[in-house]
Amino acid sequence: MVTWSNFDTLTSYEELPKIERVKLAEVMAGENGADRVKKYSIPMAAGLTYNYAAKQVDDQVLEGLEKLAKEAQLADKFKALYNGEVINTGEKRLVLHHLTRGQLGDAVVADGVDKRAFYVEQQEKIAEFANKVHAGEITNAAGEKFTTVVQIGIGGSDLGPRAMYLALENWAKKNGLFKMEAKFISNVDPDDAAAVLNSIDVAHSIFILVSKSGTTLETLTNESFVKDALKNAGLDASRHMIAVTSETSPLAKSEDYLAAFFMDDYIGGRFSSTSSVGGAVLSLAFGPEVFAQFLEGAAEEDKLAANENVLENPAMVDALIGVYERNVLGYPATAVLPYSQALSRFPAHLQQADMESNGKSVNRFGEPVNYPTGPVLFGEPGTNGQHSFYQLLHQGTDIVPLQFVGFKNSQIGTDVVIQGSTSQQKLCANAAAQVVAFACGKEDENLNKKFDGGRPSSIIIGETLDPKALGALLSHFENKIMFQGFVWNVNSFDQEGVQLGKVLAKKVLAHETDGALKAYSDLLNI
Ligand SMILES: O=P(O)(O)OC[C@H]1O[C@H](O)[C@H](O)[C@@H](O)[C@@H]1O
Repeated sequence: MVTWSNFDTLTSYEELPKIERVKLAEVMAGENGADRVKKYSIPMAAGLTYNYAAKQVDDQVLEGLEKLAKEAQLADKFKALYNGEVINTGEKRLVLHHLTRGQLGDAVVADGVDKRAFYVEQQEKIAEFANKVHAGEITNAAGEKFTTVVQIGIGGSDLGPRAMYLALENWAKKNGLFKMEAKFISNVDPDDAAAVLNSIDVAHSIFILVSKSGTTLETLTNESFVKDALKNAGLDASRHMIAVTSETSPLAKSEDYLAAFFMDDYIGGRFSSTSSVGGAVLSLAFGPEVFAQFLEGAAEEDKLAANENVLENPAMVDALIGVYERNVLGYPATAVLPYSQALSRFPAHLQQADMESNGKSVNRFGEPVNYPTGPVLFGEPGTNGQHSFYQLLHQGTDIVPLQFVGFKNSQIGTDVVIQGSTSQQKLCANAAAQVVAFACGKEDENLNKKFDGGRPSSIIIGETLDPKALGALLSHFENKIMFQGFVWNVNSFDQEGVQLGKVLAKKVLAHETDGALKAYSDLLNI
């Protein structure tokens, strides 16, 4: 049995601030720094490595964090989660996204259904459908092949799948596995749908309507937008649209779609990339085998997250260090900095995954908590970010812990040697340089040119960003978020904070406003 207690009631939490703080600039200097780089490293799945040498930890801090992990029962709570306990207390739901990619524990039967079997069945149905589309067995009314797939969805029904698609697009092209171009419509801004529709040949496009609830205003609006465009082009919308939704949603029974694939309420939108939500678009774009490899990478990483030996569990160590930074060192934010252009939307996906999960002020029982929870998360790929916001990261008044990601090889492989190095080497050189620059800093008599250092970072390093590595990377961050939620004793799996704005927007549209809401409505000419 696990016990859910507030973080500040734990003895191990009380003890943490008493541990001497690690002076990063000192410990990372010279050969000691080199030793740390070797020592503070944990193997991940798919050839990835999590290195936390440049974090403000030493063996003493780690020991304190290990105690915290044990006292907060992180491994047992994960076990309870994957064995089907009602972990999402706010919505009284199980949390089963791990089951979309593997079975870590017991069979989970809910609503009379074996859930692993259900997810596998959906994946198989998608694979069959995608193969038929690729083979020209499912075509448009004129019997011509579909060449483009457009996903219509928002939040979790957009960010993860879009980030994953972009992450693998060039890899798939390079490896002869690119089947269909994918586009995404998410925003209710009419310019989003209009611009995407203007950029494609609708007659040869298949649209995936993705909404777990089947009630999201933006998505339903964009569905009508697209249906209108299909109609105007003289096409039968039902031959161009498929749906991904939950079986209980209003969309599930509709005749308007060529096919429908399902997820369920036990998979949060932001954790749905490995369900049919990501499965449909990724299988159509790259083929079902690529999607299966992506799932395999995530499943392997999930196994590592289930390891009870804290220091061998990369997601748990990452989570614990994040808690130490937030609650002991007092850092308010964290930045995700992938040195990989393919991961351009990965930080945006993690923004939702992390901030919607752990941006909470009440615990899992709805009582206020007295300690900071989830940090603000942002990020951009390097080296672009270096020429943008790194100034604040290096010399600003706040310390922002950083999460670098880098790969030894590029995806496409085309490169050029300029001044004795390839572009890929320049990219990686910058990643290494930044970790050390942030940690060690630089003395200068001119304070404007002085770098204090002491700015912590970790780095995940891989060979090449391929489907397995991507799955492992995704799982790592999902599990990190989950463990942090466990420590903070919040429910990471609901998102009540998004509701109020929706309710007020409805009032504005119904002209039921007064006061400030009316004034702003008038300003915006609604
Ligand atoms: O998939 P849907 O039900 O359309 O939901 C789409 C998104 O909208 C909601 O407002 C939530 O904030 C997100 O967690 C969710 O992913």
